[in-house]
Amino acid sequence: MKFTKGEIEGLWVIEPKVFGDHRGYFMESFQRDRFTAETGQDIQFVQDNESLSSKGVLRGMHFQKPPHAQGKLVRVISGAVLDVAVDIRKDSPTYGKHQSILLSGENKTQFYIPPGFAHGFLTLEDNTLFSYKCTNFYHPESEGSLAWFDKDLAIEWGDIAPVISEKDRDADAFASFVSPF
Ligand SMILES: Cc1cn([C@H]2C[C@H](O)[C@@H](COP(=O)(O)OP(=O)(O)O[C@H]3O[C@H](C)C(=O)[C@H](O)[C@H]3O)O2)c(=O)[nH]c1=O
Repeated sequence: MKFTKGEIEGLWVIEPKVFGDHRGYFMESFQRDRFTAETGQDIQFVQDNESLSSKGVLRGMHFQKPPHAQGKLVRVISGAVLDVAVDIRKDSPTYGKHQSILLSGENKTQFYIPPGFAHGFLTLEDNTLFSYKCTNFYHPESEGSLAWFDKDLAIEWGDIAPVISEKDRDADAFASFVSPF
């Protein structure tokens, strides 16, 4: 399991060790002691989520406000996504900046996104199974979202007309956003 610091302070990219043999493969998808030792944080995950999406679905850019903010350890079990984390910590030197990363069933790469980031992804294949661990419970009243197409965030999704939820259609513009972090 290889841990690499992300492009923005607090983000981590994790590459699990995959044991392939004539039957298929085995890997430890999460190991608390390693995660704590490598990140230097004793992070407690309390909820696992899973979503299945066809190609061209965009879910994001979402976050929960403190005290219900969530850290997320995200991965793709099958299919592929362009995963994006936006720094919305108002005192951060990288406020408004983002990291994009390809996560897929093939590369098995994982992405840890701490509280203080808006998160979203665009699916690149049909039947993309997305799975993630959260450090806090779902609290819908605390949900916030930023517009995935916001010009100030300047996320390069490619030339897309994504399938999105009503909630994401009405997301906030970054220019008028007042960060709760
Ligand atoms: C997130 C969540 C949702 N729900 C229910 C609420 C709705 O009835 C239904 C679909 O929820 P939503 O449309 O918010 O799902 P996504 O658009 O995939 O939301 C997620 O998208 C991005 C990628 C994120 O990082 C967040 O984890 C989360 O906001 O599941 C629950 O019961 N528990 C939950 O934890």
